[in-house]
Amino acid sequence: MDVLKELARVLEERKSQDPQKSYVASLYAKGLDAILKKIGEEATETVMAAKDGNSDKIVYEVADLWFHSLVLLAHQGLSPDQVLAELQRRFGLSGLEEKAGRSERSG
Ligand SMILES: N=c1c2ncn([C@@H]3O[C@H](COP(=O)(O)OP(=O)(O)OP(=O)(O)O)[C@@H](O)[C@H]3O)c2ncn1[C@@H]1O[C@H](COP(=O)(O)O)[C@@H](O)[C@H]1O
Repeated sequence: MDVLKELARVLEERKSQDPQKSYVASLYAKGLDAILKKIGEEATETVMAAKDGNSDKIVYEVADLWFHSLVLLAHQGLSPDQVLAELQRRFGLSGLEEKAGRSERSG
């Protein structure tokens, strides 16, 4: 998806930015533990939003969670394309299983 690619490009650029001027650069400067702490917080906030049944808040918190996960990927030298490829691979596999199930049932 284009927004993931664009965001990944910006996150890469922020590696050479002043931490005083960029939230992402400030997270990189604080290091891995700070990024992981944000992911933990956003995951907890997502759970709370879902338990409250608040749809708008769920979307908002999942966006925060995805965003901080993208920061983690960039920090680790990984790209969202690699995650999308993994999901695609699983989708392909489950597609094959579904097809196999269908042909067994019809055969
Ligand atoms: N998508 C986001 C984005 N989503 C969430 N956030 C920040 O993530 C933080 C979320 O943390 P919390 O909800 O805990 O809020 P908080 O209490 O203010 O955060 P803390 O002070 O506790 O860290 C907030 O500071 C938000 O501003 C984001 N910051 C940046 N982006 C994107 O990243 C790009 C680069 O950002 P900069 O590095 O700031 O230029 C931007 O152009 C945006 O597209």
